Amino acid sequence: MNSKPATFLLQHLHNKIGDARKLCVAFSGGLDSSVLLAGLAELRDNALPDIRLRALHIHHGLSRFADDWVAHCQTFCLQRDIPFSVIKVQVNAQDGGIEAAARTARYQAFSESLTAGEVLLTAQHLNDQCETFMLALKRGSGPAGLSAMSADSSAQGYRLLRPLLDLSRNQLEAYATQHQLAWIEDDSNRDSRFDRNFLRLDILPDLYARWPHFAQATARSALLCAEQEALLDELLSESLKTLTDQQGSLSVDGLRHVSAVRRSALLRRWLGACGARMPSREQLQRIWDEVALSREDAQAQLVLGKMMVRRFRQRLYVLPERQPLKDQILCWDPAEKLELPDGLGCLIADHVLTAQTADCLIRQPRADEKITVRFQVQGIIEKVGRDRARQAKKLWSELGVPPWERDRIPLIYYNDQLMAAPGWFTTRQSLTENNEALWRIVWSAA
Ligand SMILES: Nc1ncnc2c1ncn2[C@@H]1O[C@H](COP(=O)(O)OP(=O)(O)OP(=O)(O)O)[C@@H](O)[C@H]1O
Repeated sequence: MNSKPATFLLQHLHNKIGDARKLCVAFSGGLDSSVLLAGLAELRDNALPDIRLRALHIHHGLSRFADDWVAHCQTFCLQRDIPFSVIKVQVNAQDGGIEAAARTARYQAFSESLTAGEVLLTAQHLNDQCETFMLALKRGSGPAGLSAMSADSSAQGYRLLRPLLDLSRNQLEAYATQHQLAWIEDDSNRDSRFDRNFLRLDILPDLYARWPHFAQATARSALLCAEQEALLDELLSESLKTLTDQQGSLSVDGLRHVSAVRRSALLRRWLGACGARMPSREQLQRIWDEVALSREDAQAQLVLGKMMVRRFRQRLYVLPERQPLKDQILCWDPAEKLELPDGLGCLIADHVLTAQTADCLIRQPRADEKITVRFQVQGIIEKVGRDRARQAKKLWSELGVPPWERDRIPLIYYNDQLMAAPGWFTTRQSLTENNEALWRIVWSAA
């Protein structure tokens, strides 16, 4: 092999990373990420000394060889003076299959490990892109799914580059051979029960043999789909902004008077922006028919992965799916601060209480009991009447609390009156002074 592939690869990497300089390579130890990492180290050593390069390996704990892979990756990095770290993750295989669960755990670990301004680089190549496209085709995806992988994207607060996306596996192999790279062959890659492996091992070789440019052709189709999607994003962004409020809910009325195709495109973009999984065509129709257009008093909802779509007062909401808590009493040791759930803030006692008062928090205070409590969160403390159920209903309605939130917001008894814990809604009256009282915190039963 001559020196062409190496020079070509370095030039290619140089172009693809642009002005990114803090680089974290997702390093599995396989051929692709080994070429990426070795190529970037070469670039750093010969052309771009200001590159700050590191490698991150995720230990999924799924293969009996996992520890050997870590050792291999460590040596690989040591030889090239690349800082190396490993993160062990728990893979929950019930979460949509082992492949998907490993991927979720991996990307979670990446996002937690990246530092400010650091760019993540993964090593997918042209043949991976072709497989991703074919898998989307098999699922019956629309243009968004058929766009396959993007070479440069941003999600969850970091930038992800895939600099090898338009190079073939053969080109990477040529570099690896020339540089005598050693890499890991994951035994699970030979298992055709996995859809991607089935395509890679049993189907695509015939297509590549018949049509040598098949991978490039599918990658071009993917790019064209991505361009169409980007154009639609641009054209719909103004409307979407108008229909969405500060809490991120979407106006049902605003969607009634637009064409069905426009409505679907708007709904998809809104769901995407809320971090929900992309719905199928049928699910999207159900969101409109069964949730958006449901009777005013109906409590319709549609579950999408770990999220659900609900309607309240002519607006659609995307919410994390969660278990309602009924009539739960939060126990508070006033020597500690009490973290209210769902990010509502915390309660802090001004001074440490005696044991006698500390354990009496789930009943009304005796007349002679006095403690000082400082309420640390900004928000409303709304006073209502004495009958708890009626009060709660009135309170929720006045505050515009959707039904699904009602059993989530702590109610607080203060001076024998019921209040909603602050934080969830906008401030009407914030309690900033110290109050003498004993606090009892309960979850209301909706
Ligand atoms: N164990 C790992 N540790 C660090 N990075 C990894 C690991 N496994 C995979 N990667 C990174 O992810 C890239 C894609 O890997 P692979 O094709 O196996 O995953 P996938 O799930 O099929 O793809 P994707 O992550 O794009 O969904 C690799 O090139 C590598 O950069």
